[in-house]
Amino acid sequence: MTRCAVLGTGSWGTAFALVLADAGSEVTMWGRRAELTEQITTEHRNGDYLPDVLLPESIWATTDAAEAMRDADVVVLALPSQTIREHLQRWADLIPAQAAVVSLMKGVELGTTRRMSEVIAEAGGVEPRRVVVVSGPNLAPEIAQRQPAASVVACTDHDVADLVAHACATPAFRPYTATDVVGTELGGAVKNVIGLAVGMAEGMGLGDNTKATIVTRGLAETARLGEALGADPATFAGLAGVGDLIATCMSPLSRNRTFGVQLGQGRSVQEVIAATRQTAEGVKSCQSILDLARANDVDMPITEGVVAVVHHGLAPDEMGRRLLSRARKAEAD
Ligand SMILES: NC(=O)C1=CN([C@@H]2O[C@H](COP(=O)(O)OP(=O)(O)OC[C@H]3O[C@@H](n4cnc5c(N)ncnc54)[C@H](O)[C@@H]3O)[C@@H](O)[C@H]2O)C=CC1
Ligand SMILES: O=C(CO)COP(=O)(O)O
Repeated sequence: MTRCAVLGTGSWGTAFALVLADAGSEVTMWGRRAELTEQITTEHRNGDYLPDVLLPESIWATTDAAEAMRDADVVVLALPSQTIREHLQRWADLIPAQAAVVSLMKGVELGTTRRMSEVIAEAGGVEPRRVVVVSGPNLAPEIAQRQPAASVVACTDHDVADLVAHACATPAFRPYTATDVVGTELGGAVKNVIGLAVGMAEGMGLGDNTKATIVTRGLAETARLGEALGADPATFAGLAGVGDLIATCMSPLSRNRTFGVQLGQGRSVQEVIAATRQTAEGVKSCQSILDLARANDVDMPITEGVVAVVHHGLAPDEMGRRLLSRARKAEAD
């Protein structure tokens, strides 16, 4: 039996813990708040993030990270991206030497422009061949209801990817292995930014042509960045690319899209942040993704527009005007 530690008791950490338990893995969760870890252990519920879901009884949770990670074969990180470095600096010595370390996170670090797998290797002292990325169209509430879905489990070492895929394969959740960590990770991070832009269009009352255009051109700029960073272009045609982009940009369950809808309806960023309890990674990562693009001389106009709205107060309709008034060019350029 694979022993898994899931660090983070938010929506996706909890839903993924359920998947691991359904797959027959032994699961311990770590969370910051004792009331919540106790509720998970004794009531088999996470009232804060997935209140309607009954969790498998085998899952238990603790506030003690050392206890959660003891003898783990797989350590899963499910925290907001911008917090992960500080945690890993404290946890580096607690991660078992041979464990696979899985990132569920879809963000890029502000300041360093590091992808999460890079932060894990750097701050957690984990060999890159043991760092795994799980990413795909996986809206947590649907996964927790055991609706059929699939995802990509990427690691440079195929055997390590296979170990993690085995630990999370259930009749409802189908993991596909891959070795393109860079592409898998970028697909997940950039789709949040494109989801914000699609949400803005929705909030402004715009229709499906506009949204399909943002999705398609969003995929084009994601793939351009991926190519510059050495990703396999085929990854962006897969579950971690277009698959996740579609789920996020279509679904009212997406926090990033919902955040964008509220901006499109005229609320300020501060108002939306104040009303949002859950993580909308694109709000912070749009800046780090744009920084990464600029450092690699990659044009990402939609990401640039989202940064202008979210961080510099540009009105969403002005963002639309700016995008449409750019110099004409060939679609493939
Ligand atoms: N919710 C979803 O459907 C999916 C989310 N993801 C990604 O998974 C990652 C985690 O997201 P969710 O679980 O959805 O977020 P969430 O907002 O539901 O939960 C975040 C968790 O982190 C905790 N947290 C917040 N700040 C913290 C800090 N400074 N230190 C320690 N813990 C802190 C919160 O208390 C909560 O338990 C994100 O990168 C997200 O993009 C990926 C796929 C699906
Ligand atoms: O990553 C997700 C689905 O795959 C969840 O998207 P949000 O973070 O926008 O809710």
